[in-house]
Amino acid sequence: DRAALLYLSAAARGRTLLWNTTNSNPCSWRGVTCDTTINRVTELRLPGYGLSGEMPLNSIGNLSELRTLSLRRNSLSGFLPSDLGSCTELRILNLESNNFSGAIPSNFFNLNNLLRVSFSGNRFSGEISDGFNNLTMLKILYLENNNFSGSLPDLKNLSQLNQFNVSFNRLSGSIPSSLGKFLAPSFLGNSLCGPAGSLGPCPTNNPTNQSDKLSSGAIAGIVIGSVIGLFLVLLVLFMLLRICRSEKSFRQVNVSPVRLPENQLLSSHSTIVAENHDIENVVSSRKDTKGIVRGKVCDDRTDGMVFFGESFELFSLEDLLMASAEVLGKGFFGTTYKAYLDRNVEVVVKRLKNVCVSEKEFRRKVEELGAIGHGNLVPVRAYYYGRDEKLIVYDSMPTSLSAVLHGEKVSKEALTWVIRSRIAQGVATGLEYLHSLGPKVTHGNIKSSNILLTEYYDAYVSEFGIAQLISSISNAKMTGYCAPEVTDTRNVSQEADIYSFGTILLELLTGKNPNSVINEEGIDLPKWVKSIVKERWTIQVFDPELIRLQNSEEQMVSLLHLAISCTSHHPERRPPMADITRRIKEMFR
Ligand SMILES: Nc1ncnc2c1ncn2[C@@H]1O[C@H](COP(=O)(O)OP(=O)(O)OP(=O)(O)O)[C@@H](O)[C@H]1O
Repeated sequence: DRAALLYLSAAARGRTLLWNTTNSNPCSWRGVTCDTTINRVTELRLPGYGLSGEMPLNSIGNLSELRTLSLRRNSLSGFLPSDLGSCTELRILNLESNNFSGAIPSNFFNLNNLLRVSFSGNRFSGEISDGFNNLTMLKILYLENNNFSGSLPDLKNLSQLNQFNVSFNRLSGSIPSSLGKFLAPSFLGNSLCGPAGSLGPCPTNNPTNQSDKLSSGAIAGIVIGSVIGLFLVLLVLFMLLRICRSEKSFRQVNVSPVRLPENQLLSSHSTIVAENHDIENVVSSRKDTKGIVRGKVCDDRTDGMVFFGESFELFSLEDLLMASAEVLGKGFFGTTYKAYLDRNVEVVVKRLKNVCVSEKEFRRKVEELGAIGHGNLVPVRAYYYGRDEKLIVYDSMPTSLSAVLHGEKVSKEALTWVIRSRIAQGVATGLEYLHSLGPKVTHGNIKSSNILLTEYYDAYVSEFGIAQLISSISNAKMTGYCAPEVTDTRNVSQEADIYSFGTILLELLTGKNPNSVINEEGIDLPKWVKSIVKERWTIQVFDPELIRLQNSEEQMVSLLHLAISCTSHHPERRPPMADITRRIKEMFR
């Protein structure tokens, strides 16, 4: 392996020259990772290393245990060496943004362990081989911005393919049905037609009847004309978008986007960020009976980002910092941004403040959170720990319970009783799972802005476990969700979570914001509800919108009683989450 790397380094000049070749063990060279049990190189990541020249035979091809090869953003040229086909363990191959040319060698299609391939932004030419059908594990295939020509092969064996792009090549003909699930942007900049949305249908030819033939010819002309017209418009729009993005001036958001505070990070990590920002890695995940335990994907400590779960969306710390971002809000725990990355990927980045645990503890804790996966919990995608910055990256969700209940722009009409009861069930199921992981596992900050919703109102609980990383909040009692016994917000019990969950139920039932109800006399939402129920005016607690829209009083009263027992002043009287979930499910059966 050492000889192969030296050979590569001699041929492809660039920062590999910085390799300390006097050290006989290549595993310590920058960008090289080894499996020490077999003493072989398994990863080679040299992104943006200024490499140029050709990749010779007997270099990469001799690294037969290689699993990840990333040479993106260099200036490598020439043909792909044919012995790349010897790297049969390869899972991830990223040659994006180089000057490789010629056809893809036929023995490349021996690499049937490949999960992710990116050849985008090169000068590859020739037909896209149907040999790709041999790569049956492939999930991602990016071939955009090359010179591929001919028709698209039917990639019917690639059942796991979920990201695909061949835009801006010289392809023609119809899009095979196996690729019909991908949208028009994956095919733009070619002469393709077919099922991909706005590309329009392919022209048909019917030679049976002369007069028909003439009129269908005319129709075909009109269709082709319109398709070309539409295509040109889309092309111009797409190019404009690309130019805008490359100028890093994303302006699609309604509020003014701001850039993530790059300078602070770069000031303390400038060389690290510049030298190594490659993060893609192999995924390992396994299912457990109730939820999903998600493997740590990448621990690229030189870059600093640590990824979890099926994080195939590629972004590095640099991508994150360079992305345009919209401030979603500032909470006790820090500022939350939505970052707009390439390929329409959006993520939410929480920039934590007042972190009060050691680096070791922070990493241990967040890695525990990253391993948690459940259909009602927002997954942690990645994190970053730096001296000045601590970031946690989440999936971006369309909205939150707090926005739909109390937001200015939304109408509560959509929030029918059925929807509210589904939200209650979803949140309860997520929390029950969290609590089932151990008696000390808690959320710590349940409130409606941390209950996120899909466009179909499926509920996901977010930000579990973060409270334990942050200094205790002295005015915590001022949040309307906090249980009366909580004195240290870092050390919230499961019973305190249940109190906060009960307050969420009351919020769903009353439509009132627990943070606004609280007043100087300490009257909070649970106290207000209990006082009204005591006076037997129960009906008056319900959101008038609910009363107006439906007649589900019996269920509403049952849920109200459950909410009241969850918000009992005495922690020991609050039912456990498993009972709560069961009772809610019974109510709505
Ligand atoms: N993953 C996400 N997707 C979409 N919106 C989110 C996501 N995470 C948070 N938000 C929204 O961003 C806004 C700001 O969130 P943030 O967590 O900073 O504030 P908070 O929830 O009010 O306070 P805290 O810091 O105590 O959690 C909230 O409206 C929240 O609903």
